[in-house]
This record gives sequence, C-alpha cells and structure tokens, in this order.
Amino acid sequence: MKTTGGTDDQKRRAGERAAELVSDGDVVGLGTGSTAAHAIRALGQAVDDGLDLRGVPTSFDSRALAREAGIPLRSLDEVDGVDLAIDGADQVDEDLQAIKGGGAAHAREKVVDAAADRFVVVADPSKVTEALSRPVPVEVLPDAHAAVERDLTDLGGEPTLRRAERKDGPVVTDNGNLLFDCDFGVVDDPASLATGLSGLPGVVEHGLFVGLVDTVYVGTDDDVEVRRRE
Ligand SMILES: O=C[C@H](O)[C@H](O)[C@H](O)COP(=O)(O)O
Repeated sequence: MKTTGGTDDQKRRAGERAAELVSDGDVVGLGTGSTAAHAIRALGQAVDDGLDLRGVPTSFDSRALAREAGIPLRSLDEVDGVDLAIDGADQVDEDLQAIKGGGAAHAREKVVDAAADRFVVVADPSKVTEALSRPVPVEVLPDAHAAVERDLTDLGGEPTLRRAERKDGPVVTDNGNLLFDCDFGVVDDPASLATGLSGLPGVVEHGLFVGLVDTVYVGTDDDVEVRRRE
C-alpha cells in the first residue's frame, strides 16, 4: 500500500537536502521507501567524495541500496548511538505526527528513528495534511492475527490484512510477521491511539510516530520547505 502522490523530483529534492545535514563521523539511520532512497544515494555519493559515516539500515531494501551505494553499514547494536535518521513517511500532520509503514518497514524504522538524536522526515507535498487519516499499519505476530483483528475492531478500527501483490497470501514483513492496515478515519488523538495499539498483545509495532519527528523536509517543484517541531 504505497503512496504515489508526489513526483520523483520532489522526493529527490527533499532526500538530497536532508543528506546535506550529515557531518563527518556521523552514524546515520537510513530510512526506507522511494524518498529516503534519494537520501541514501546522495550519502553514497558523499562517501565517494570522502565523507566518513556509518549507516544503520531500517529494512532489507535500505540495506541493499546502501551497500550498492558504498555506505559502510552497522547494525543498531554495533553503534553507541545514532546522530541523525532520515526517513520517509506516508502522512505527516501539522504537529509533525506521522503515519509510516506503507512499505511494511515501520517496526525497524521506529527503533532506528527513535534512537536518533535528530529524526528528519523527507516527503513530497502530498504527504502533508492537516490531520492523520490514512489506515495505520499494524505489524502482528502471525499466531496472534485473529485475536489482534478483533482487538483492533474493538478499538474502533477497520483492519484489513495486507495481501501480497505478486504471491497468493499475505505480506510477510522483514521480521516474519503479518500486517493489518487499520482504518480509524481521521485520528483525533494520535497519542492515545498509539498507546492503545501498543497495549494490544500480539502487536509488534504500529505505524503511528508520535513525538518522534524533529523536522520535515518537504520537496516542492523548485525548493525544499522545512517544518520544525515546536
Ligand atoms: O514502510 C515504509 C516506510 O515507512 C516509508 O518510509 C514510507 O512508506 C514512505 O515511503 P515513500 O517515500 O516511498 O512514499
């Protein structure tokens, strides 16, 4: 369930500008998705040009892309901390609360993004909305999926098991789990919904990112708009 509203140029502008934030010696969280990919490629170029950095990937795909780009990689337990994480989002509201997980990567993304001293979201204008309203991705242990489906409905959501496009059956995450996209309509109180989702037995991680994003770089047709959390 990928979003395709923005143009690749807008995404590239955001990703490349965010990559400029990286300083020599930094440990950088490498996000997942088509916008973060532009940052990864720009960082690969910077490494070629002599910048010293280590990347912590957030998914199978971001690891593969970073390797191809020549970025030295570490896992989260091999570093003392993360200076900066650059990651995409499916939706960001005016308070910089976000929904992630359109590519099913939000569990690892949240661990890395939350560990960062500074977390920058890169996005195109189609991602920025007044309130959060997209279905929230919820990764679940396979054995718990029926129970979690009931719990999500009790929480007021309409869960849909995400199905694979080119295989019969469900999407299996990089962690070997299943995924619901749970429609809550407009999310009036993302913090309280996040607490509710985190409390459900069998839920590995959900895609609501509340109080984590420091800055959003929105790539436009000719510039990058920067939004900071107040
Ligand atoms: O699971 C995927 C991630 O949360 C992505 O960062 C998110 O889906 C945004 O991806 P894109 O930049 O391709 O729209």
